[in-house]
Amino acid sequence: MSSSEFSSRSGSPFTFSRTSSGTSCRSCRSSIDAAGPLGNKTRNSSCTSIDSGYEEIDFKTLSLFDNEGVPSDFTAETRNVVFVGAGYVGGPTAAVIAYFNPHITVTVVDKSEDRIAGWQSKHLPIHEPGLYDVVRVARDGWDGVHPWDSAEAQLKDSTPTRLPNLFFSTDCDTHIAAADIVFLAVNTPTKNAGVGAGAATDLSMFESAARSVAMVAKPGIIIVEKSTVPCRTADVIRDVFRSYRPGMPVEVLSNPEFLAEGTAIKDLMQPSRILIGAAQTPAAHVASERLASLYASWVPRSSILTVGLWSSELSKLVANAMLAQRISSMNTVSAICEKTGADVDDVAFAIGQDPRLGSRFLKAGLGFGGSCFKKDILSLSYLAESLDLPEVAAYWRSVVGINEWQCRRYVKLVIKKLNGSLRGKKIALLGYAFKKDTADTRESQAAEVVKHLWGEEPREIAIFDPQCRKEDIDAELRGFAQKSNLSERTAVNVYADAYSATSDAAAVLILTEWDQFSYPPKSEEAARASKPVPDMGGLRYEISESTTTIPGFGGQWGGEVALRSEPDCASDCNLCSDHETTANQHARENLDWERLADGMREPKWVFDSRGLVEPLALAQLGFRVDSLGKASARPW
Ligand SMILES: NC(=O)c1ccc[n+]([C@@H]2O[C@H](COP(=O)([O-])OP(=O)(O)OC[C@H]3O[C@@H](n4cnc5c(N)ncnc54)[C@H](O)[C@@H]3O)[C@@H](O)[C@H]2O)c1
Ligand SMILES: O=c1ccn([C@@H]2O[C@H](COP(=O)(O)OP(=O)(O)O[C@H]3O[C@H](CO)[C@@H](O)[C@H](O)[C@H]3O)[C@@H](O)[C@H]2O)c(=O)[nH]1
Repeated sequence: MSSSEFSSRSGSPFTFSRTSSGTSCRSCRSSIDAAGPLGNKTRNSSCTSIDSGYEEIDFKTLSLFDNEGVPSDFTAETRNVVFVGAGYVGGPTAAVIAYFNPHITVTVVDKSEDRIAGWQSKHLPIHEPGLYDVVRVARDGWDGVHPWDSAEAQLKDSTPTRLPNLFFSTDCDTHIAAADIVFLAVNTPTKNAGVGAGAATDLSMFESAARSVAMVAKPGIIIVEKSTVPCRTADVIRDVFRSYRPGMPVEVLSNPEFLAEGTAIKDLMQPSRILIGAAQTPAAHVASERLASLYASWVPRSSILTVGLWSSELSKLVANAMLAQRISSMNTVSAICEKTGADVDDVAFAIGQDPRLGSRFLKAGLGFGGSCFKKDILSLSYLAESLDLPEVAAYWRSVVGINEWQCRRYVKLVIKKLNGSLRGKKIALLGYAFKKDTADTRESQAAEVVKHLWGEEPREIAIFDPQCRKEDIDAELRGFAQKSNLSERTAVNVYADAYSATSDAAAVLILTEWDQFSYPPKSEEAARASKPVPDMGGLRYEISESTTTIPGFGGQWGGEVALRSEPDCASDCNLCSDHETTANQHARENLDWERLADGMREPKWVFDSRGLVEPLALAQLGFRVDSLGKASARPW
């Protein structure tokens, strides 16, 4: 008899055991087909459908196996884990899994040579607080210097060493062929052509990655959907395997990622939950447990939740849609506030005290940007449409509609206050990233603002962002200038500091919620509190330092260690030059609003779209201030 344990979504462990008469759940004594890991839902043992939201799904078609046995391939030990896609999700998630599972080899493969070269270097392609610390340990390894528990180490008479277990490569096939578990973490953007263009998810990269895996994977491979995908995408993977490797044992799990950019390491180290979606078969349960045990190295078992495959896929879309819906709701309230004299931050504070509502994701402003919210809501809405649920589709679409409306409303306010015309005027934008603490410009609301402003042909649009790379902003703006045939009469420039960007400007538009733009300035303490430092179990060190203290975790050795050397850069590496240092400095410095006022043109307009400045306080410095959701303020 073999058995395996799961945490259900209700938190209670389910133990399934195989007997000669079949498989049963010890908790409810019903057939495993009937119970599955679906919490405390009881099912009739003759039931063959699951809570998919689709009618008449034959339960037994949900796995490539019959329900009688678990192929021995699935009970193997996990030694090699591969992530396909070295992006914002694949890179950090792989690094944290490797960090906490030193006995497992974790390899991240990507077809982009630049991305992989970045991960193999000192200059990671992604900026996330704490990420380099984790990568240094897992990718480079360390040698023990001073044992944490000297008695134990002396007894063993050994100097512990941590060998590198995190690797990056463009040689996808070789690594996938050796993998026990493959995470698919490739991009799943919105389709931009054909059926469903502008709403449906473009699964072409996902499908192509699944095909590459199917071509070389070994029997018993566990495929994990890490990318955000529409409900029932696991069937796409199964079909690919059926076509390319008919009969080969494979199991597909859903394991959506909930990290947010800027707090990725904190979110990965202390996740609110790990969600695993699995089919209701013994093989899927074993695969699910193998995946859960990777996370169990640092995540409490009670936070590892198992639900049905389709529920898991759908939950990710719904989580993002609900978060975005809160933002859109508050943005509609901001418009009411402007007309009534109420203050949207006060309203958010007041309602957020109700534990049923909670205080997070109630910040009104320019609206949500980023590569996820819009595409995932559109995907959910498209799913509803394709299920012949037009009212549901329209409901979720309206969340995106309000987001776009808020952005247009903001730009209209700017134009109106500047006497209906921007011609001959310089407009300065503070912030371009889609949110603070990231250099990511994808789907930034700032880009939308630039597009609207450009149509008004101002003399110059001047941009300053403390972390976004000038090249990224330039490339993005060039792209849409060409597409939309925008006027060449407007110069669009990216500046390295806020004072040059705002010099001689008629108006300053605050577009990203960078702490350093606040007025009155945030105290260091408040700024620190708003930038959650990942709790890395005591592992904190400056990148320049080569020794650090490693906590013991999972019963392993902890103590003072010498990190092995970083990869060298070429002598002419431009990332080693001043650029990064300067950018980091800007990111830390509070803006000197008095200095900024000196350089601006009268009447010194400030349009705050992120609720960063106190209008009355800034007006005392001589600015005219208009903020979304707040009363305007003018100099005395
Ligand atoms: N960015 C986030 O904060 C976030 C958070 C949660 C979930 N997600 C989801 O995770 C997925 C990945 O998002 P991301 O932001 O990491 O994307 P990304 O664009 O940063 O990275 C995706 C990577 O996949 C690589 N890739 C694409 N096809 C490939 C193939 N066939 N073989 C090898 N490499 C391939 C690309 O070169 C790219 O480097 C998306 O579905 C997204 O919705 C993103
Ligand atoms: O109260 C708020 C909170 C956020 N935002 C804006 O919303 C956008 C998204 O912010 P955030 O959710 O913090 O960042 P993302 O990295 O996009 O993370 C979201 O999208 C990821 C990708 O799916 C999910 O994994 C995360 O859980 C989800 O928070 C940004 O433009 C923010 O400025 C607001 O306007 N008001």
